[in-house]
Amino acid sequence: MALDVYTLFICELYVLGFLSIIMIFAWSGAHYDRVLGFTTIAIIATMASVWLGSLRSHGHLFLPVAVGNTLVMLAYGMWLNAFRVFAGLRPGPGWLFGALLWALLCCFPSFFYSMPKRIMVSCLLCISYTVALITLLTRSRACLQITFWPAQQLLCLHLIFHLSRMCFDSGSSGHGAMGNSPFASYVILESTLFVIGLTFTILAMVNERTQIRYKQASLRDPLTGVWNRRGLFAQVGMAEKKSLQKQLPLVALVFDLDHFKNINDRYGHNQGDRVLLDFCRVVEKVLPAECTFSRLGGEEFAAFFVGDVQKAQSLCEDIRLLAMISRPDNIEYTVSIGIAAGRTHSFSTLMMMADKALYEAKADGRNRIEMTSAPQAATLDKLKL
Ligand SMILES: Nc1nc2c(ncn2[C@@H]2O[C@H](COP(=O)(O)OP(=O)(O)OP(=O)(O)O)[C@@H](O)[C@H]2O)c(=O)[nH]1
Repeated sequence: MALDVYTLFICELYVLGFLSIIMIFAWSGAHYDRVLGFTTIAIIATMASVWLGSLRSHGHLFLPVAVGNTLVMLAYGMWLNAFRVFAGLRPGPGWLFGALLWALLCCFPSFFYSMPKRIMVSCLLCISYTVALITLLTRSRACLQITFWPAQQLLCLHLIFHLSRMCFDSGSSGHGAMGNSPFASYVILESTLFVIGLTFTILAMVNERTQIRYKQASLRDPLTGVWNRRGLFAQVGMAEKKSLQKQLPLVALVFDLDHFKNINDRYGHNQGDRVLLDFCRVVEKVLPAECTFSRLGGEEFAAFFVGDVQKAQSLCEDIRLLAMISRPDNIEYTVSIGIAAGRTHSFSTLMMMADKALYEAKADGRNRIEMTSAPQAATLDKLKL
């Protein structure tokens, strides 16, 4: 298949111009997200380098070879920054390395006039940047469930292309587009496809990360940062399964701060919030990591774990005592706790049982722990059915 290099140049310029416009809108629409900002600069730099590259047909050498390729390396540097920021890192000095090295090497005539040397260095730099992008992508894998594989494959294909170019493109020097290199049309075609692929991959990565952030936020309580009711119920399925498999009881705990209205009335709403935060800190200090703890609403909290009832009682006693002595900003507060456990009961049933126990703790004077007994639990299950 014969591909006309100049037609490809025009196509690439058109595609890059179009992508630049899309990216400027996407960047401003995403509240000037830095990942999209760096990607936009990378595309504009690539577009400028393609335009300069096309000047070779008019006999220019300095602008396409020295400036054009320096811009290509700057574009790689911008993609590196985009991937670094996406991975939660600051943009490092690596983004300038390729551009500076290329500019420096162009000062030496033995390099500037040697096409094979230029191809070798350019391929090595492209490979190094691509390897760095793959490494950074792997670092971000936790927040990329869908886009990770396509992004990785795109970068690997780019890597393979430059490895093969390094092996097979001898770089016969001459005039005309890209020095009449036999690889010229493939280089332009691959770079066009790569830039399109990478741009849409980065847009998809940013979109996926935003969706995950929104999903996470919808499962968290905004004041305390612990799970909310939805977050609690979203995770209970696994615990129910584990309880059945290991034949261990599923334990539900319900906490309610005592006379919390009085605290608000006496110290103000802000100090009330301070107490809620303090209670979460106390609970998170005591409960083991396998325990899921959430704020149901107001001053009511719940937790569950798979384990034995004695352990639950001792943990709740620790929480009750620690809350009593915690005194954030000198405000005393206490907590009443209801516990329910069962191997065959659903979590919703256990929550009803724990709520009943909590009601008893409140009725018996507060600052207490109560458990619902097994016969009542069985009755509750029947009632629910
Ligand atoms: N500071 C603060 N107060 C809240 C928040 N959500 C609910 N509340 C208050 O929590 C109080 C709950 O009061 P009640 O339901 O009467 O319970 P209580 O005063 O703790 O009484 P008992 O539960 O019977 O011990 C109300 O005054 C609510 O306004 C919140 O996010 N921050």
